[in-house]
Amino acid sequence: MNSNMSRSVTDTILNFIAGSYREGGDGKTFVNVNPATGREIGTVHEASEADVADAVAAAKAALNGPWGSMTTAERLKLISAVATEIERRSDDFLEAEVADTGKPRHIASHIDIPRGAANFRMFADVVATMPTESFNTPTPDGGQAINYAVRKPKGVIAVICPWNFPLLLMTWKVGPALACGNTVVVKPSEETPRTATLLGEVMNAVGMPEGVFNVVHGFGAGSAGEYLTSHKDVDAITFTGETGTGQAIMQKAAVGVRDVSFELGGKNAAIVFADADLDKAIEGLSRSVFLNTGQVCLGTERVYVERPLYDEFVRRMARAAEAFRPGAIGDPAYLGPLISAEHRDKVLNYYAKAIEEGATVVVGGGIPKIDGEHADGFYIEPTLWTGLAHDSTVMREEIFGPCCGVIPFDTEDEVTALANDTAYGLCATVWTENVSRAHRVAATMRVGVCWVNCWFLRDLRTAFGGSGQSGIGREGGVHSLEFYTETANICLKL
Ligand SMILES: NC(=O)c1ccc[n+]([C@@H]2O[C@H](COP(=O)([O-])OP(=O)(O)OC[C@H]3O[C@@H](n4cnc5c(N)ncnc54)[C@H](O)[C@@H]3O)[C@@H](O)[C@H]2O)c1
Ligand SMILES: O=C/C=C/C=C(\O)C(=O)O
Repeated sequence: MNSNMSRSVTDTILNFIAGSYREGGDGKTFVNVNPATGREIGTVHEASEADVADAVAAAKAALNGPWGSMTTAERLKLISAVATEIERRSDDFLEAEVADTGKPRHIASHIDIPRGAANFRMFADVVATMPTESFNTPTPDGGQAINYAVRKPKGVIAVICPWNFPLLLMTWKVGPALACGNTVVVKPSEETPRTATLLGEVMNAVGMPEGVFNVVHGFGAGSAGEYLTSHKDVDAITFTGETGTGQAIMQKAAVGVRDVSFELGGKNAAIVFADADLDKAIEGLSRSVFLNTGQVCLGTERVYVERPLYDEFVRRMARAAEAFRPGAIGDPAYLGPLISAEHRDKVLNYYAKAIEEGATVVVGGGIPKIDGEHADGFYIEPTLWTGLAHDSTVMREEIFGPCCGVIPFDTEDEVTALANDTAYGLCATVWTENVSRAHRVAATMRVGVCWVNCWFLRDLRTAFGGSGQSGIGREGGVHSLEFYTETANICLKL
């Protein structure tokens, strides 16, 4: 594989600026660790403030170069070529994503990598088919005018990404940004630098003009993340990550009055009514609680079950949790590691807090005993609690691990109030076979997405985002155009 990223144990992971790979200007590096083994597998070159300035300058220059003068059709042809090249190199992206995250290969191969291509292809279609408005306007002198809208790229977009679905979440932003004619500077998570770096090879392979796509590695405050969000030539910031980080980034965006699009944290609720199809609910919620080892913003950490079904639900959910095998790589029931030792400590602190708050640990609650090469992986037991109060810390704060608390309820009014009693508002799931109730309860959820009798079923044309502390704005389909373009109205007197 002709890749800048060597396949040796100590891979070198470089910044990608103006079409070329480069080390960090300050000579600073940090380690890249495989969470499945806890071992160092690479060295990442941290971008200096000057490197970030070079990346922003390259992105700005590209707007006035060949990229900025391309027709929409020429631009979208390139975007589609990126999708095709990601698919052609899907094995390389799979290896890179699994090395960075330790996630089960079937998750990366069925979710992460395909969505990397789909996010480009979908927005090429949206931009190609999206009409703009126009009006015939009678004028006071008895004549006519025509008003019509034109969409223009916003400019240089800063894209700041999390570590749980690195390629998926980065391309969910880069796809529409480029399709709309912007240029980007991406700051991947320090935990997962590989696939963003590899995408630079794809951009060069398809002939993307230099400076359109740039990648700078580093951390947040006092590093590449802050240098990027503070740079005056960044026209807008799209960020996916923790709510607290969003607050810090928003303060930087305020200088220069730059627009933001935020996909933040959540504490998502599931409501299971007694008439639910229990097989469907258990299948859906065992995925929603344990997929990606619970490191999914859309995952469920609070489950409310109508009392008549409660005991059976807990029994069935416990069996589902026990079926997972942490560290058993290659086993279909393999449960991957958490992203880092620090994140595992954070989740373990919540496991301990749950006991303090009176939880009954139905399943899990600790670190699994694993032998062999994965003994030092950041694995944790899938965990199920009962006996927690709705207003306990564990039921209110985002944990971002493979765990959930289950609480009984008696009435629809009671459970909709419980589900909505949170500062977050990302998503919810409702499980019932009563169609009227499904529509009624879903409409009362104060969230960006409510799934009924399913979870993480994504149509990329739909509005996606969170309310309250879960985000600002909606992306997906035409909704992304609102953030990645500026609409101008032209009025012409006939
Ligand atoms: N709503 C969604 O669609 C969605 C999707 C995935 C993850 N998330 C959320 O992301 C979080 C987990 O991801 P994470 O731990 O990587 O989040 P995080 O906020 O710790 O980091 C996200 C990114 O922000 C950067 N960053 C941190 N501080 C910064 C600063 N001051 N300025 C600029 N950049 C900064 C980090 O380096 C990283 O690249 C969870 O809260 C999860 O809910 C939300
Ligand atoms: O961990 C959160 C996953 C978010 C998924 C998306 O943003 C998406 O499916 O577009």
